Amino acid sequence: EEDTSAQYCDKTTKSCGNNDEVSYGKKHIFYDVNPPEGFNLRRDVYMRFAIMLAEAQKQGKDNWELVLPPWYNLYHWRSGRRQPTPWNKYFDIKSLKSYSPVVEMHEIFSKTKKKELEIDVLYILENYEDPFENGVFNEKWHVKGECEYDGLYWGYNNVTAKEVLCVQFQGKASQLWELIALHPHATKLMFSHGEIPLHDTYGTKSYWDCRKSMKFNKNLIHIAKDYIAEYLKCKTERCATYFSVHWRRQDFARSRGNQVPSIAGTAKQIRKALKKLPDINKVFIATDASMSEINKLENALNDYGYETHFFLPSPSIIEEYGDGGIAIIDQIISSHAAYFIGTHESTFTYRIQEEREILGFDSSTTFNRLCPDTGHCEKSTKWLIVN
Ligand SMILES: C[C@@H]1O[C@H](OP(=O)(O)OP(=O)(O)OC[C@H]2O[C@@H](n3cnc4c(=O)[nH]c(N)nc43)[C@H](O)[C@@H]2O)[C@@H](O)[C@H](O)[C@@H]1O
Repeated sequence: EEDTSAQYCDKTTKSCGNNDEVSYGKKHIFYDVNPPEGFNLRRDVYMRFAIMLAEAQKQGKDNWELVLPPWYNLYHWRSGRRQPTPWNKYFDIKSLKSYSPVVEMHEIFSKTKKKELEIDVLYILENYEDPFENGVFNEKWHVKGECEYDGLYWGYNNVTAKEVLCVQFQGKASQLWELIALHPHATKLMFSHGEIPLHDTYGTKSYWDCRKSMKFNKNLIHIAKDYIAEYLKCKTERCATYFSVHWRRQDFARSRGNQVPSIAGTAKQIRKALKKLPDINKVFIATDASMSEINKLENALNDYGYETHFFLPSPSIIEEYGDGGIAIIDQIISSHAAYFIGTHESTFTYRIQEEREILGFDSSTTFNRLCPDTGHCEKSTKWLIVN
């Protein structure tokens, strides 16, 4: 007898079922990232996977979706939210979906109506001990065999894996399809250490198309724009009223002391750059510095006669968005400034530079860096937009 509530029937076995997983009909790729990696490197890892899926879709692989790995337990995020956080807290999911077939983790649970998730195959990626065997970097992979996963499944305790394989891997993200092909019947595959596969092509049109789709959550944009209008007196996309700096401290100041300037050195460099912009006297500082460092820099800049601004979140913003949201607000405010100086080799700075490329600023106002007090200072690499 036909079950009318069933969502699909099978002709051969003459059985009908409510297996939502089958009716949903998609195959899913999950990934996680090495726990100590920060937010802005993770955004880059996302792009490698999103481009991999978008390119495959163009070639007819249209039943695959990338599951957005919830944000959980990030090393640098100590205040606010502690639960696994979905991507819509920080990004505009509709915009991400316009570029690549992505879904939130909670969508998987709601669409399949399951309380538990079992991954068919989990590949734990590892680097080769010597990436340059005989002096050459070849793309390659090697399945070492079964092993144990000691990760956190993004903070969920209802996720497990049927089969866990350790795989040495070096090369581009698209090469992961070769691993996926080893298990043609698997519908849920996961890659642990998603930071190991590289971009297929860095800085190309696909890269920028994907990057442009990474729009922020609208509420965060509103908060940043209200702040810019109120304190930095600008209501346009490319502001002429203020100067911005990404002043990375914390672990950078501790372990890269010879690459980052002292507080007095930072103030001097800001003054030097501002001398060339006589119409601007407002400075916005995005930073992870401690309050005492912030006060010292503010005093030094005030002594030079500049009006100095820092975004200080209200407790309700901290509660709602946590450190990740505040970091994004700082990035948005920095992106719209007439002129920007960043921190050398910080992915936080790189993402601001990309945003400014998208906004159409002249690159001379973007690819500038704070130099160490020694004055020894390589120029910033310019990653210009490709439309
Ligand atoms: C040394 C390396 O540094 C890498 O950091 P790097 O590229 O700067 O870039 P992120 O990984 O984004 O920086 C780490 C975190 O520090 C906070 N942070 C840094 N700068 C700011 C800022 O201006 N404003 C606010 N609100 N928060 C900031 C923020 O929580 C961010 O997610 C790390 O990803 C690596 O794991 C490693 O630690």
